[in-house]
Amino acid sequence: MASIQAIFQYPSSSTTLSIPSYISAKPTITCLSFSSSSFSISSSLSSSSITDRAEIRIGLPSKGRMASETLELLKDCQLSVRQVNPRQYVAEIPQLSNLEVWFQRPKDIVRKLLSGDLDLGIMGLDTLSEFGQGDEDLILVHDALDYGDCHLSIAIPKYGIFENINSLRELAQMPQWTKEKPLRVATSFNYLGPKFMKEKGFEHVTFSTADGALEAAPAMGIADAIVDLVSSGTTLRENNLKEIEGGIILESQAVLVASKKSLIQREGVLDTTHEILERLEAHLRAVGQFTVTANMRGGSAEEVADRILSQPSLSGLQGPTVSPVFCKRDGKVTSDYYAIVICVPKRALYKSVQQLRAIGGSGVLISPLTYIFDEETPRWRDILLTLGL
Ligand SMILES: Nc1ncnc2c1ncn2[C@@H]1O[C@H](COP(=O)(O)OP(=O)(O)OP(=O)(O)O)[C@@H](O)[C@H]1O
Ligand SMILES: O=P(O)(O)OC[C@H]1O[C@H](OP(=O)(O)OP(=O)(O)O)[C@H](O)[C@@H]1O
Ligand SMILES: [Mg+2]
Repeated sequence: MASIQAIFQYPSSSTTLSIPSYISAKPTITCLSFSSSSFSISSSLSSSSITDRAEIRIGLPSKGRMASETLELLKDCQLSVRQVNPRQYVAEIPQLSNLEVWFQRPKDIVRKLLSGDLDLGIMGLDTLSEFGQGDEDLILVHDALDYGDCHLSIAIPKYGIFENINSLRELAQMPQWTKEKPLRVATSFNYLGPKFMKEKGFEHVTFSTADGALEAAPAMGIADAIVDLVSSGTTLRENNLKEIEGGIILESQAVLVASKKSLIQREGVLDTTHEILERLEAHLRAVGQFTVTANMRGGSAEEVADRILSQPSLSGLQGPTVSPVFCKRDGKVTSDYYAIVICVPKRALYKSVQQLRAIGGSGVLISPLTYIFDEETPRWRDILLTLGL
């Protein structure tokens, strides 16, 4: 089967750093397009004219560690993706009419947002930053979807000449790096890696590229350092590599991105994006919280509220809800008890229960929260501002 491989090459004439001038420039991604009788090469994917289609398209990771968690998150937001067959690359979200789901590799989602073939997409911030290269057409709709956590970092061997090197500054100051013998860095982050090293003042650096198992490069003698993603740190440890102070290039997690052109020009994209954002925020806000209900004896609702608010872990999202519990005594309707409802962060649950008991709470019930819809989200206001709407 034919395969197309991308090769990134730095100017071959120079061995010394050689951070190419295009690093800070706009991406120029070469695109091969085929028809039955010919193929042509267009110089850039970021032409991004709004193509003539009626459907809105969202790109989701087709495989790898982001794929299943993306589907789970959407399901938790009542936006289940209906996929007839796992090998089929197009699907739908019945809750959102006129939306097509396209399964793609994360980097291709970024490319297709830039080319106008997708309107929305989910990927890691690392992939967005590497392949989007700061393009203004890419609007970060939600920057913290709470999965896919990792960071992009420089790592060096624990042994040999690096044994006592523990910071980026020390690495940069090593006398070993010269014009003739620069620091050799292996990475698949061919944009972010060189950009970072340039910003940090490294003078003598060269980069080589590889797509996987980068951690082997130093031991094989191919590179002195690597720039790669780290989450648990196991792969680095198992390969005798270490991170160094100041060496983190980017903290990453899953994000939702939209094309600015689509938001402005394609009918329905703005509304669909707003709905997806609202559902995501409502779910993600709720994930960390429990609803706590309890009964409490008291003279009045105010007096009970006062007691609750005197406890630091019981103030809830917007203060407690306190409602009288009515009963009939001697033919008269009275309320000696009050039902209280508060939301508490999961991590503060046990402390909250203790504090409730301390002020006379009984019959404490805990239930998970599904959604918290607040007022219009700051994220949405920021997007409208960016779009000038
Ligand atoms: N330990 C990790 N290593 C790599 N990526 C991680 C890690 N933890 C979270 N991620 C996130 O997962 C994303 C996708 O990683 P994954 O390796 O599954 O796919 P890929 O790199 O696009 O595919 P492939 O490895 O086949 O080229 C990364 O861009 C990153 O945002
Ligand atoms: O800190 P850790 O939890 O050990 O994870 C980091 C490793 O995971 C990723 O590789 P991946 O599994 O995607 O394999 P690949 O190199 O073939 O992409 C990444 O490139 C690191 O090698
Ligand atoms: Mg990978």
